[in-house]
Amino acid sequence: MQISLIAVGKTDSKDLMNLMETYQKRLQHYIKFNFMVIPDIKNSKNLSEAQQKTKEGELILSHIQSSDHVLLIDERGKQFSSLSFSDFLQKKMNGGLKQLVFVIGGPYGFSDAVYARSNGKVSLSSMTFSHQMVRLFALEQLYRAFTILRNEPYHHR
Ligand SMILES: C[S@@+](CC[C@H](N)C(=O)[O-])C[C@H]1O[C@@H](n2cnc3c(N)ncnc32)[C@H](O)[C@@H]1O
Repeated sequence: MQISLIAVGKTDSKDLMNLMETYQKRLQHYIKFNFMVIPDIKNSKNLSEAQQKTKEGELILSHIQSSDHVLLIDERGKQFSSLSFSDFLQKKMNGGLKQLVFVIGGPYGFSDAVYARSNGKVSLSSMTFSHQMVRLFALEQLYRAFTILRNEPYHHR
C-alpha cells in the first residue's frame, strides 16, 4: 500500500518544512509515502470562500484515482487513539488497498465535491488547527502508528 497526503497551499515556514521533512523521512522507512501540495489559488482575494474551496476541490480531486480510499483530515471526523489508528492502518494494508489518500483542506476547509468523493473523515482533535500545522501533526501520527505496529519504543503506552 502507498499512503499519500495531499495538502492545500505552500508553507513559507522553514521551521515547519524542516520538521515535516524529518517526519516524512522517518515515515518512508516503513511505507511508500508521497506528500503533495496543491498550489495556492491565484487571485484568491477576488474569490469568495466558497469559490476558493471549489477551485481547491477541483485540484484535489484531479489527483485522486478511482481506486483510492480517500480520508479527509477534518475536525468533524472520527477520533482515533494512536493505538486504534495504527490498527486501522494495519487493516487497510491487510485488505490489499493500493493507495490510501489523506487530504488536508485549505483555510476554509473542503468543498462539497471533496466531501462527496471521500470515504471518511479523521479528526485529530475537536479544536481547529491551522491548515499549515495540521500537515505536521498528521505526519507525526502516521509515523507514530508505524512505530506502534513495529513495537518500536517511540510511543509510550
Ligand atoms: C483552518 S482549518 C478549516 C476550518 C474550516 N472552518 C472547516 O470547517 O473545516 C483547515 C484544515 O485544517 C484541517 N484541520 C484543522 N483542524 C483540524 C483537526 N482538529 N482535525 C483534523 N483536521 C483539522 C482540516 O483539513 C481543515 O480543512
